[in-house]
Amino acid sequence: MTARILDGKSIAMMLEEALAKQSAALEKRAGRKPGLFVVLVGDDPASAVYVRNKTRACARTGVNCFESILPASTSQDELLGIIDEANAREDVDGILVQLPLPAHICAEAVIDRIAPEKDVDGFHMLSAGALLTGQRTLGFRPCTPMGVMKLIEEAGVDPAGKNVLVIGRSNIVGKPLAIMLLEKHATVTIAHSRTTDLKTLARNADIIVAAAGRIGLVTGDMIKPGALVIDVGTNRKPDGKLTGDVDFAAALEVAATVTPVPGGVGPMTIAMLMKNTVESAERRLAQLP
Ligand SMILES: Nc1nc(=O)c2c([nH]1)NC[C@@H]1CN(c3ccc(C(=O)N[C@@H](CCC(=O)O)C(=O)O)cc3)C=[N+]21
Repeated sequence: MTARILDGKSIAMMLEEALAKQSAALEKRAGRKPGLFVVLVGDDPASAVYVRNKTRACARTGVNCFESILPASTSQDELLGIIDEANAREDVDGILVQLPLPAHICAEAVIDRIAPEKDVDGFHMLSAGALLTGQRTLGFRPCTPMGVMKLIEEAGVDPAGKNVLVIGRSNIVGKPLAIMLLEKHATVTIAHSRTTDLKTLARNADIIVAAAGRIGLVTGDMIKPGALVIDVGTNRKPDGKLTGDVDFAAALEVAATVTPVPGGVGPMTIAMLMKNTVESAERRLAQLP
């Protein structure tokens, strides 16, 4: 048996086509395009690649992209000042500060300085609280978990009553994803580095979401036959190639559906960032006097 490979790239491109129409219609009404302000501090090569991918996605969806590329020596106060300016700009609907930040900057302080109505990454405390309490009109949901939920839907799997194993407990992926799955009535287990028997938990799961950042974490013998396996891992191999947390070839033999890396969750994350940005522009336009 060989599993279906879920093509995140083409699903993301379809979403972006619809978003391009929505942002063009918005531009007609508002007299301006939706705007995304991207801040990159320092010269992490991986971050530079992601920022470039976001810039291209803005072009595809008719979103204005404003970039602020700052040296690694930028102080926290300088960065907070730049956030304040972006918060005040009428033409900026979304603000994204690329993570990780240099060690001398407190990421929480910077993220929580973003005006919650422009927090298209969904990392602000207010967005986290809105998600936890099931509030859909305040804040934004984080883009990677949104992309994972869309992939599960596209796989034709309803999470209700299913055993879902989320491996990883970050504020950006594992924790918010668990809340979204719970909202869809899944029975959710969150595994992490101190979990004692990952294999037993995994073999019991109808859906596995691997978001731990460890190459080869999910092996074929851990997968329940017929399961859906979503790979959130973005690990660099020594040869520079991107790879996930799942042994992809082995998963193809056991699972019903598997997402690839690259071409799975990554492009969906970017499409969801564009969705949040257009949504923010819609909300802000609706609130004009
Ligand atoms: N404030 C902030 N928001 C983020 O959303 C954020 C961040 N910081 N820091 C880093 C992570 C990582 N991330 C990815 C986005 C797209 C791909 C992506 O498009 N990947 C392509 C391939 C990219 C390549 O080839 O390198 C794929 O999987 O097909 C990957 C990873 C967003 N992040």
